[in-house]
Amino acid sequence: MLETRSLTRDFGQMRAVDNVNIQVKAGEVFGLLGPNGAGKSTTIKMLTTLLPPSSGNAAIAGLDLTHQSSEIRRAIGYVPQSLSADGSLTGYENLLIFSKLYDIPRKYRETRIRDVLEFMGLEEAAHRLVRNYSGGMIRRLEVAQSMLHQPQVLFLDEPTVGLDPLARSYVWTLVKQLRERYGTTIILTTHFLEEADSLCDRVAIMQAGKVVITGVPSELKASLNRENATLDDVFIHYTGDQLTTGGGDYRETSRNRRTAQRLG
Ligand SMILES: Nc1ncnc2c1ncn2[C@@H]1O[C@H](COP(=O)(O)OP(=O)(O)OP(=O)(O)O)[C@@H](O)[C@H]1O
Repeated sequence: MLETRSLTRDFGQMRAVDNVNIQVKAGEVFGLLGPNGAGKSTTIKMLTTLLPPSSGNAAIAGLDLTHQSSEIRRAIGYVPQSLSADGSLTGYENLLIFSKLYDIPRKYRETRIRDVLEFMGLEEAAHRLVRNYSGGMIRRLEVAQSMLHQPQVLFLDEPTVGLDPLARSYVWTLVKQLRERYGTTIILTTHFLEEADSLCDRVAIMQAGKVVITGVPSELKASLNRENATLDDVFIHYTGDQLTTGGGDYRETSRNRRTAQRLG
C-alpha cells in the first residue's frame, strides 16, 4: 500500500529525512517512532504531498508521489499535529466544509457526515461550537474530517499529543476500529511507546533522519534478549541517550507545547 524509495528531504544544509525506505502493507497500522527532530513529521508531510522530497520517491495506493500527487490526495486522509478544525463553527459545519473540499457528491454528504459522527461518538455534540469541545473531542472530529472520503491510507501525526490518558485511550480504540471496520491502512507518529506497542503491527524507529530499525514490536523486544523488555528499551537501545544528542530545538518545543495547550 505504501513504499518509499530513498526518500530524502533537506532544509538548507540540514538533512531532515535521509534515504528512508519503508514498506507498509494494506490494512496495517504502522508507527513511525523517534525522538524530537528525528524526521517523522517531515516524512509524513512528504507522503501527504505537502512537501516535495529533495530526492527519492514513494508509491501510495499504487500511485506515484512525484507524478500523481493530486490522485494521491484523493486516496489519503491526514490529521496534522496542528489544529485542522475551525473553533468558530460546529462539528457538523466543519464536516460539511471538508465534504465539499473532498468533492463528495451532494447526495452522499449527509449520510457520510452522519456515519463519521456516529463512528467517532460525536452525534450529540455535532451542533455545538468546536471551541467548546474537549481536546479529545477535537481530535475525534479531526479524524472524522480526514475519513469522510473513505481514504485507503490515513496519516495521523501525533494523534494523542496533549490528551489526558482517558481521551488518549479512546482515540487509540477508534484507530483500531477504523482499521477493523474499513480496512484502512494507518500510518501514525507517536511518543507514547506503550500505546504504539499495543496498537501498531509494525514500527520504524527514526533517528537523525534515518530509519534505524523496522519490525514487529514483539520481535524487536525479543531481540534485546532481556527479560520483560519494553518498546522503551528498544527505543533507547537504537536511539541512544537523547540527553546527549539534543532532542528537539526551540521551534519544535514551542510547536509541541502549542499543540498540547490547545488540546489540553
Ligand atoms: N520547515 C523547516 N525548516 C527548517 N527545518 C525544518 C523544517 N521542518 C523541520 N525542520 C527540521 O527538520 C528536522 C526534523 O523535523 P521533524 O519535525 O520532521 O521531526 P519529528 O521527528 O517530527 O519531531 P517531533 O517529534 O518533535 O514532531 C528537525 O531538525 C527540524 O528542526
